[in-house]
Amino acid sequence: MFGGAATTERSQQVNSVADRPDVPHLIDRFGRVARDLRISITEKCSLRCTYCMPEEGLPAIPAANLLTPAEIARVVSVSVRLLGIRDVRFTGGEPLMRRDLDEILRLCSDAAAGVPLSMTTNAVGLEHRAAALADAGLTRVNVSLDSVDREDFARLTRRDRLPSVLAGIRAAKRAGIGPVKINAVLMRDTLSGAVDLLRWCLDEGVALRFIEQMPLDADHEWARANMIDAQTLLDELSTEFDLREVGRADPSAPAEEWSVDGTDATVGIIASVTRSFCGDCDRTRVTAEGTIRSCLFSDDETDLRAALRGGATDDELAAVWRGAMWNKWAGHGIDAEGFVPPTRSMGAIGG
Ligand SMILES: Nc1nc2c(ncn2[C@@H]2O[C@H](COP(=O)(O)OP(=O)(O)OP(=O)(O)O)[C@@H](O)[C@H]2O)c(=O)[nH]1
Ligand SMILES: C[S@@+](CC[C@H](N)C(=O)[O-])C[C@H]1O[C@@H](n2cnc3c(N)ncnc32)[C@H](O)[C@@H]1O
Ligand code: SF4
Ligand code: SF4
Repeated sequence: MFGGAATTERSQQVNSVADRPDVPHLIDRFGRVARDLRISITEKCSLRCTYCMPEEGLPAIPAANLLTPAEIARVVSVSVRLLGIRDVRFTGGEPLMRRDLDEILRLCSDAAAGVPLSMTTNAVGLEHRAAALADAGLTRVNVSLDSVDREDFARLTRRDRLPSVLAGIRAAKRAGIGPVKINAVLMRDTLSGAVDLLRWCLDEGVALRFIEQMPLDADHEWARANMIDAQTLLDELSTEFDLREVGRADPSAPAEEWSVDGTDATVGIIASVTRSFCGDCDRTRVTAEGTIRSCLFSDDETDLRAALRGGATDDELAAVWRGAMWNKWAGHGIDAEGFVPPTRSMGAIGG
């Protein structure tokens, strides 16, 4: 649903800002403050990961409905100057599918000087663009890499692009857009590759985080019984590595870290399902079409693009955003009886 009053099963509350304290930042009813902005810039992707996209890809968003580079920069500017956002991350779909990514970065760097601009990417083709993106203002990348076995990679992503991804990761390191973090979602049939993946990351000097699969796949095939949970993964890695729990970098960081073989190297686990971090969530999202989405799992979106294109002032945009975040849900509710996944899949929301 876009904008308007709504009652959600998860929050059991009617959207209203009547009881919101008059403070500038993005607070919600549960005392959380959003400091981390994630902006999706496209629904297009060069891969088709089975836990995310349908084989045919997502329905195309008409070009006129996508935020332009100037609109994205304005959104970033408002979020940083008026709402207290401290980190901006571009995601999608695959951000590299936007030919104007350099321009987006350049305009956002100007609009929010000093704020880190990062990107979550599959790194396909990044080898050819890393230097230019660094020059345009990209500070850091997180790369999705689920397996270093070429066959497993091709089956999982439905594309034989492992060499390009590995080249992209190395190019990002060379270009200084780091530290590079690797995100891996494991499935039952790729669990046995977890040790090789960690070894590869240790050899390359990149930080690996494993992610529990969430019910956000477009094909709606997620089943809790099939999910590789944090404990199963730890058991698998412990057959080869000595792991010691170190904890989280900060309370709102999604990854819990373990040191590997007594060294400074770590491996992280983002246990979104079995050890949810919703209570410390500091995220706010804007979709590629310019709607504010307070939570990954909430279909209750607020149309910022209409306000942007309708001549709203910066203060008015900020007020719309504050209202949307005040009504943020307590959490994903995956464990709640009668849980229903959101309408949009991960690639359509912006993961
Ligand atoms: N539950 C939940 N999981 C999320 C959310 N955002 C991202 N994730 C998961 O966390 C994984 C890693 O996200 P990234 O895009 O790398 O961002 P990050 O981990 O916050 O980034 P860093 O600042 O580098 O630690 C994603 O692949 C998602 O599976 C969120 O808002 N809620
Ligand atoms: C949707 S992708 C968008 C950015 C880019 N295409 C990429 O893959 O990094 C962002 C992140 O979401 C993760 N993701 C996608 N579907 C997921 C799911 N069902 N559960 C958990 N994480 C998921 C991916 O592994 C990736 O790290
Ligand atoms: S996880 Fe990223 S790379 Fe994989 S299909 Fe989704 S958007 Fe594309
Ligand atoms: S599921 Fe929603 S509340 Fe939980 S961490 Fe993600 S965005 Fe935040």
